[in-house]
Amino acid sequence: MTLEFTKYQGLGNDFILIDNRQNPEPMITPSQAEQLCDRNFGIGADGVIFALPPTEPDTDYTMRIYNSDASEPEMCGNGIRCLARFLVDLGVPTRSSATGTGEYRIQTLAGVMTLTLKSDGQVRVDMGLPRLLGSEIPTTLCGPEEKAVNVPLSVAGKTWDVTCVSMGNPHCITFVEDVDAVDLAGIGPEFENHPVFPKRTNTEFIQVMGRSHLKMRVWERGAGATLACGTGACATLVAGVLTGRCDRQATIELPGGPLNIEWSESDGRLYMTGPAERVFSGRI
Ligand SMILES: N[C@@H](CCC[C@H](N)C(=O)O)C(=O)O
Repeated sequence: MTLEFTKYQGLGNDFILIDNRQNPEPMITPSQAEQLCDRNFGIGADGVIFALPPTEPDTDYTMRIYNSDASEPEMCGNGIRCLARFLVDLGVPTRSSATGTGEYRIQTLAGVMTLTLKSDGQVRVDMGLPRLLGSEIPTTLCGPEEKAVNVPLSVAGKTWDVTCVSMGNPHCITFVEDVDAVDLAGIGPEFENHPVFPKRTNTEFIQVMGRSHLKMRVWERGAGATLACGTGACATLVAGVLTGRCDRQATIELPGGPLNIEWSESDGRLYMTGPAERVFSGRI
C-alpha cells in the first residue's frame, strides 16, 4: 500500500495529515497510524489526522484523529488548525464570513468547529463550550451532576488540587509553583491512567505568570509529553477563571510557543488563535 501524506505542526504539536475526502472511513487502521507516528521506525508525529467527507448539514469536512498510541480522541485544537492549513493547501475554497475572512466548518466527534483563516496566517478556532459536569468529563472525582473545581486528588503520594474540564476530550488541570520542576514523564502517566478518569485524561501543569499569562506543560492522553495542546490551553483558561487566577483572555505559554485563548463572556464559547505550518509532504 502506498500512502500520500503531509506533515504539519502547530507549535510543535505535529501531525500526519491524510486526504481522505473520497471515503467516509479512515484509509488506515489505528495500529497503522501508531506505526506511522513512531519517531524511530515511522514518520514521527503526535497523531494522524484524516480530512473526511462531511456527513452533517452546513459543514465542509469531517476531522478524525488517531493519537500516537492508536486511541481515538474526540477533538484536537492544534490539529484542527493544521487541518485548516491542509485544506487551503489542497485548494479547497473557504466560505466567506461576515467579516470577509475565509472560514471552514468542520465536524468532529466533539461537535462542529468554525475555523477562521486570519490575514497574518494564524487560524482562529471557535472551540465551543467547555463542559464541567462529572458525567461530561468524565470523572468520578465529583458526582455526575457536580463540578470538580479545585478538588484534591492523590497522585504519586502527593495531594494535588485539580480542576476538570472537557473540551470534548478530558482535561485535568493543576496549578503549581514552578512548572519546570514537574517530573512530567514520571507523574504524567499516573494522572492519565488514574481510576477516577474512566476514559483516561490529558493533564496540564500550570504556573501563573500574571492574570493574562499562564505557563503550561502538558502530558497528553495517548501521546505523552507534547510541545503544545490546544484543547488543553482552552481547558486551562477555564480552570484559571473558575479558580479566580486569571482573566478571560490570556496567553498560554507552551514549550512550543504561545497560544491566545479567550473565554467569551457574551456567548460562553472558547476561541483559540495560533499558528499551523506545513513541514513536508511524502509517500510511504
Ligand atoms: N494535542 C491536541 C489534543 C489531542 C488529543 C488528546 N491527546 C486526547 O487524547 O484527548 C490538542 O491540541 O488539543
